[in-house]
Amino acid sequence: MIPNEDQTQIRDMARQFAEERLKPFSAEWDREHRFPKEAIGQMAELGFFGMLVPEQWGGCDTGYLAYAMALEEIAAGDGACSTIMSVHNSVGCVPILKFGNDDQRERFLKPLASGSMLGAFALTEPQAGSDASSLKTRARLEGDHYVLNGCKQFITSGQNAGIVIVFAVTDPSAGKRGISAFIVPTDSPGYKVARVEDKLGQHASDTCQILFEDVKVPVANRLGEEGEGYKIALANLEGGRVGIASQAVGMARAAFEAARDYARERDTFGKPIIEHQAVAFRLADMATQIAVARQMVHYAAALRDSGQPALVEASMAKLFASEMAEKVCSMALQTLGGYGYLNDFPLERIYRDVRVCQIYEGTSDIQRMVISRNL
Ligand SMILES: CC(C)(COP(=O)(O)OP(=O)(O)OC[C@H]1O[C@@H](n2cnc3c(N)ncnc32)[C@H](O)[C@@H]1OP(=O)(O)O)[C@@H](O)C(=O)NCCC(=O)NCCSC(=O)CCS(=O)O
Repeated sequence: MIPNEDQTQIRDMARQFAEERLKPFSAEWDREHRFPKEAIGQMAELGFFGMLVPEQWGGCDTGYLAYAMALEEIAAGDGACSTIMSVHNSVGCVPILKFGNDDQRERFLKPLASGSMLGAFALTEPQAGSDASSLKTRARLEGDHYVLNGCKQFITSGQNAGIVIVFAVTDPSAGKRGISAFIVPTDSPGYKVARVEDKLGQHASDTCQILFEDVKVPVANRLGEEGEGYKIALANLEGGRVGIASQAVGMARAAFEAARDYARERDTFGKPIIEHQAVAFRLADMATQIAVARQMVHYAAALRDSGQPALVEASMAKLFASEMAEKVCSMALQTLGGYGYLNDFPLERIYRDVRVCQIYEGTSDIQRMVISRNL
């Protein structure tokens, strides 16, 4: 895919922002497990939180390709910021845009698109991850509102979001068609962050276990019709997977660039290590793998922009990019030898941050399942 001038400009703006406002602070946020509030505010001002939302609803409507390109840059600056951005745009805003009504778009999408409020997506439960239709969270209709009870697991921004899109069972006898989606403000009584998970990487992005204890949700906050929830979840995960794949490419690129720059500086046996064929060839392989993954991501993004189905292409892009990224980060770390293992250099952090791309929004094996069903 060859990006046009507008898309290239957006990428360049994201690249400059990431170099200046993310990269220099990333190690500190990681060390202190600190949510990057200021950087998120700056990203909002630049329009990075409404990229898939039309101007009518407060967004800048750049389309998926520009979004994927910007997300790669943000991820190259800081993995955690790219996760917050990806979840917010792909599975926070888009479900309301596509399945919400104008009242919901006015009340929720506008603040989300401006970035004054973050969005989150709560499908996964402690006992329902890959097997996403086996949800236990219940939503009981009582007059003009539903009462939600249950537990959600691995929810990005669960502590910092203003609203969460929650999937819950409204009709236990109807299986997949008994699941409905709700927009739940996080200041609703009974919304509780039970745990902020301590994890391998992405320390600046909160990953939460959320409890819903008799949370009253007005019928006006139901997204789509009763029973449409599972379809809404899967349809939006398709776009989410383009976002995660873009992140993986961005983190792999950051690791590659750190390794390349080190290889130019570091001398062994009387010359820079980049002049040793073993290192040069390894860097060539890394650059090639990244370029292939990027093309897959851009193709899936362009399909979405043209309104065509991208189910398989999004799964292929996520599968390939996330597995490629771990390998590239490992090769990059190896290039620095012992220094790659120290936290004086960014490689060990990027290596930790990138691992989850093979897990969240559908594991690698879930992507293989989606692809193999469509062979
Ligand atoms: C493993 C699965 C792919 C299995 O899916 P199912 O077999 O249970 O689903 P289907 O019967 O195929 O589909 C159900 C229904 O939805 C429609 N559908 C499916 N995909 C799409 C799509 N891309 N666009 C539109 N519609 C779609 C399909 O046609 C069916 O409709 P009908 O019934 O025919 O009318 C699936 O379970 C799966 O993907 N599992 C992984 C779940 C996952 O990724 N979880 C992570 C969630 S992320 C989270 O919760 C928080 C983390 S974060 O902060 O990001």
